[in-house]
Amino acid sequence: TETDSLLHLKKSLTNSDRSLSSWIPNISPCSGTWLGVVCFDNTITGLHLSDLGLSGSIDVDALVEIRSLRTLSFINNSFSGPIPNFNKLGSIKSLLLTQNRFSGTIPTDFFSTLNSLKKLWLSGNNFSGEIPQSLTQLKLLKELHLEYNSFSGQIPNFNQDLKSLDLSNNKLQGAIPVSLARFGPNSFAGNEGLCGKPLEKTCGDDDGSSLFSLLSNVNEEKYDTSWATKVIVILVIAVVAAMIFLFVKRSRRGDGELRVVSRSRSNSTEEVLMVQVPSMRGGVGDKKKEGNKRGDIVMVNEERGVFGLQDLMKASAEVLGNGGLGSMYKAMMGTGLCVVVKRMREMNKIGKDVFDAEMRQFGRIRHRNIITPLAYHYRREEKLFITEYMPKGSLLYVLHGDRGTSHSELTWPTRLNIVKGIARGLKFLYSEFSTYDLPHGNLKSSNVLLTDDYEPLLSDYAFQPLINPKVSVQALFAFKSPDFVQNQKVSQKTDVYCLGVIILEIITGKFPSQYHSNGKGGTDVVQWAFTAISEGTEAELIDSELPNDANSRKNMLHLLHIGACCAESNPEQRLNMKEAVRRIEEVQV
Ligand SMILES: Nc1ncnc2c1ncn2[C@@H]1O[C@H](COP(=O)(O)OP(=O)(O)OP(=O)(O)O)[C@@H](O)[C@H]1O
Repeated sequence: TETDSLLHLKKSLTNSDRSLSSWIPNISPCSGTWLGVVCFDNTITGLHLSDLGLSGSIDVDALVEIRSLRTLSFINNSFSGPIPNFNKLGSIKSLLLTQNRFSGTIPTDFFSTLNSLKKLWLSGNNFSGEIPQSLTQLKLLKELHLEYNSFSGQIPNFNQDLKSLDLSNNKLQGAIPVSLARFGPNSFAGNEGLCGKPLEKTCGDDDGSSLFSLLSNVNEEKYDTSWATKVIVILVIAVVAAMIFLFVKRSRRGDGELRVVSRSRSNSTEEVLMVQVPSMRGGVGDKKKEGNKRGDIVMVNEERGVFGLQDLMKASAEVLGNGGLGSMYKAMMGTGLCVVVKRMREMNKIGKDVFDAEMRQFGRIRHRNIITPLAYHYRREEKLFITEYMPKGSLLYVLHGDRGTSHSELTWPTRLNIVKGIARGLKFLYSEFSTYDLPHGNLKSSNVLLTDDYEPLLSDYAFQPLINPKVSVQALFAFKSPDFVQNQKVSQKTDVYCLGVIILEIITGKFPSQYHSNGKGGTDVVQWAFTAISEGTEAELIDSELPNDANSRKNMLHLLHIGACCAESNPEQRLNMKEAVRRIEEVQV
């Protein structure tokens, strides 16, 4: 029973006999006499065990049995050691551990099971290591308080609608993600290595925010994560020492190659790890020697100028996001050219020749609605993909972001033009990559960039053959379609489904739940459209920010119907791309 569970919990705590003397068998925990037990309708919904001098190892398994538990507070007690396995409490909404002595790193996927979490307070402990990436996946998270700990590394990109954020007084470094600049400076104060808005300190070359140091930091963490890795490093240290010797000899000969040697962050041992960052050989001066390769950068499109790896690594950079395919960095080079660098995850099975051929094909694309990459960098363990930076950002950001000027500029004619541009871009991809199952494969609003005059540019297209299949399934939006979820198949019609979702997103102004892996959060725009169409109420779906005149409304409904025909869950009943594009072109303003 729940009484037993609470008594088990009490047993696991030290000092509980004094503090929790009111917790006794034979009296119901919801009788009102049990200290700190909060009930609603005779079921336990919260445990507020603050300021009780408790310590010990919290019996989380006992708490798992209390299925209605939503709030757990152990504020201002004396708990220590690593974070208990609270991630077994899948329904918890508030987890408040402020002012204890918890310590150690929190595994990066720790929070991935806590999809209901709204409030997380870990302040005033001694947690260290990176802020767990899984926090960025919690769609309902509203309050995040991590102040007064020893969290280090970069701040991940929190895209959810956080209401309150405090990361002050940690050891965080690098550029503050643009999406968090709306929080005041107090949220970030006391982290010497942080720069960028809203702090006064701008990100420059030497403050840890160059692309070079951002990439090195990630590498350092990668090599620093597991004990097993450290053992392997120690075992190969003799070999590495020999290599370092050779390397130093070469460097002295003046070939300009540069590597970072960094110290691991483990408490006791201080192994020296080789952190491989891209070679910076081959800057501006190497043009003749390297042809268009400029060191390790291969230019595939020189329309915006030519740059080398050195120019890129010295650029001041900030993190833009961390999508399924890899991390995204904005980098401003000394020449004034601003680019986006995508550090591709898990492409390792691709040989250089195949990768090169594909990139060169991308580089030859010239279409008003397709972004053409500028360059790439290829090594077995590192692939960078470089495109021009588009200041307006993605359709996702403009539609659902800060709802500022850009959003109000999304008038009906602009939205229709965006849909038509997307359709034209797709038509082009279907001829350019006509043999591919998925000529795009990852069509969603974050992969539609907007030019200054709102012309859409498709990005992240035709990647499927380049990435390893396991990652494709997790990362490409096409694999979240009913085609794959129900029948484990994708085809050219799968891109049509993705087009349908984006049309419905543009017309309704709602964030599609389809974009979330667990379907939670956002609006199921497909189901909503089908239900409304069957009930004849589809006019109610149209974004309230769009105009109300009868003629425009008629045309909006026309487009909404096309979106629904594209989003049919059965590919047999779905439009094919040619027909979808033809019908979209017919829609009038
Ligand atoms: N060329 C660019 N110019 C400006 N902003 C960009 C550019 N490319 C991407 N972005 C911005 O960076 C954000 C993160 O991009 P990223 O591709 O990592 O996210 P994603 O689309 O969610 O992930 P993925 O494509 O890996 O599935 C995008 O939402 C977009 O706002």
